[in-house]
Amino acid sequence: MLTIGIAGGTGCGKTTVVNQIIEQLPVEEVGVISQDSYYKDLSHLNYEQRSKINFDHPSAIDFDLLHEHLEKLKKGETIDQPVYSFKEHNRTGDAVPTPPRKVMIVEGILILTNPEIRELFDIKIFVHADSDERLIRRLKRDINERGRDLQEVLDRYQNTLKPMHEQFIEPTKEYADIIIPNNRYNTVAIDIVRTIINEKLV
Ligand SMILES: Nc1ncnc2c1ncn2[C@@H]1O[C@H](COP(=O)(O)OP(=O)(O)O)[C@@H](O)[C@H]1O
Ligand SMILES: Nc1ccn([C@@H]2O[C@H](COP(=O)(O)O)[C@@H](O)[C@H]2O)c(=O)n1
Repeated sequence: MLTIGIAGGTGCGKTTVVNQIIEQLPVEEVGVISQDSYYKDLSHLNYEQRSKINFDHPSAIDFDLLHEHLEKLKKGETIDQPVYSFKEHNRTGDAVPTPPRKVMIVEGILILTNPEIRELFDIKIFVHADSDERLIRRLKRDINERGRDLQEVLDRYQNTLKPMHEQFIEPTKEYADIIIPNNRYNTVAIDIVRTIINEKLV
């Protein structure tokens, strides 16, 4: 199994890059795991308490479960990837059976911060977009798709997102084998990554 980690700050375009990479690859050969599925279960807290959690700090992620799942996939076992709700700030209780594939892509803001997880990646990619571009994209996405309002996104950006990005996420760029500039759609970079994957698939 070829395991690819794709990191980068919120709104840099990780999910979009993953979708572009897998678009022309055989469905049965490639699987995707999102770090968002591994936000810790917060069922013991009420909505008000959950909404105050710092979701940009590594401690928000259940890295033990993610590690266990990646090890299982490497052994050829199917895992149950938890489903996460950004509207509820919690896991839904559902899970998606995720079988092992020749290529597994793991994407998320914090996946390169954890040394044990980093070790499991054959290729580490960091997607870069400038912070103003990321904030604009995040505002649009969170309001349109994640049930947030302008004030919520801006407060979260100032209080947690920006400082956490500078402290934890941006420094992981140094672990990347490939950095994709993504202020604009970067089809050349996508083609290069796809070529690398195709070489491994034959
Ligand atoms: N290169 C790009 N140029 C303009 N908009 C983009 C680009 N890449 C992604 N987007 C848009 O920005 C938003 C955030 O992208 P997404 O892939 O969800 O980022 P991430 O997964 O890194 O948070 C989405 O609405 C997406 O359509
Ligand atoms: N309940 C939550 C959980 C996470 N977030 C934010 O999501 C961002 C990570 O996801 P991306 O798709 O943008 O990479 C992260 O910056 C968290 O602030 C949230 O808003 N609510």
